[in-house]
Amino acid sequence: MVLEAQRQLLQEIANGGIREPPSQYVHREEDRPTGAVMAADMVLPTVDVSRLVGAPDDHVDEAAKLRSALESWGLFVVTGHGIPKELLDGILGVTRDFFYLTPEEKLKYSNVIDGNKFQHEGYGIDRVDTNEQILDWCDRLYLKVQPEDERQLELWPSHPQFLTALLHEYTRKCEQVTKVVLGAMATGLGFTEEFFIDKVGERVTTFARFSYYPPCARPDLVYGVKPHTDNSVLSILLLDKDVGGLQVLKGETWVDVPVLGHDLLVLVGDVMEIMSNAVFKAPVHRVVTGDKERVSLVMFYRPDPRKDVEPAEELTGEKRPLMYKRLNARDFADGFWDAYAAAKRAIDFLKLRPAEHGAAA
Ligand SMILES: O=C(O)CCC(=O)C(=O)O
Ligand SMILES: [Fe+2]
Repeated sequence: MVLEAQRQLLQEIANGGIREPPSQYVHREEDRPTGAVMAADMVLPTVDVSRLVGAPDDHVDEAAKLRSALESWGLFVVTGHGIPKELLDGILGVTRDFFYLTPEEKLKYSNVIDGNKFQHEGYGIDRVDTNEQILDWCDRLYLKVQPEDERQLELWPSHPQFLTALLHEYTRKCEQVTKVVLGAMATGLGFTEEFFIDKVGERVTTFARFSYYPPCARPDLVYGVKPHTDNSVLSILLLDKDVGGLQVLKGETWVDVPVLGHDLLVLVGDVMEIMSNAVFKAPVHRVVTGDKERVSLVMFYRPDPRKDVEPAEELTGEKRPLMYKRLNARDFADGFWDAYAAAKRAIDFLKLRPAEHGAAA
């Protein structure tokens, strides 16, 4: 059985033009998105992917930049990715168009089966485990895009007309970017390009998350997405071209990610944090709302579920003790959602830090 709140579509609530968010969306005072936020226009690191596939000197140079970006921020803005603007505009356009459909039309792809069973894939809201859970100000469509033979195509919307074709194309382009980035993450650490690619395995799973954040009259009370790290090796984000809202935690300060036009954003996810034995740390990030609607599309790149997630031996030693325990990739991905619903970090929730390093990691 799902809880009543699981079937609640935010867009329907928000379309009514309510002034005060319902209590289920309102965070406790100490958890609200208040406090200083720094503008990041000048500071976010940038990596030019075209240089990573260019001349060897350029690769070495850019891979060093990438390493330093990931060590300090756990993320970077991606330029030179070669994905046509038309594809990027097109896919954000169909994202918006999908959420503009009637509820009846969207519910053909519902993530609640027969009105009572939750599945991750499909249209709706994130999993609701308790009546006390504070809900995010966001509806989403979540689809497995890779491996291609595991797509549940009955959940891929037939309207807007080009959504399926664009998603297919975008998936392939993102995979290329991911491989180049994973390769450079390895070479930047002195390994061969295949180092991380081999560890994630052959049948990597990629999920696409299309998010729609309705306008909110009280952005001081709610989150579009509450603070979290990602259930991924890497995530590739395509952000709304006009409306910001994503913020990342740098040290103690929340930093606004500016609108990025046709650039993408790569984030380190929990799985890479574990595999790299915390050389690369997954950045905590969140989405705040505002008076304008916002859309985004995130691709979450996950390991082959048959693989184990564990720190690379080569990154473990006297200077860098083992930071995390090993866990099967499927168990990690499943456990992640239990943690997510409880607003906890998966690494802590799943008790993956050996006791003696708990404080240091
Ligand atoms: O919408 C965004 O900017 C980011 C959303 C996000 O962090 C997520 O879906 O994991
Ligand atoms: Fe995220």
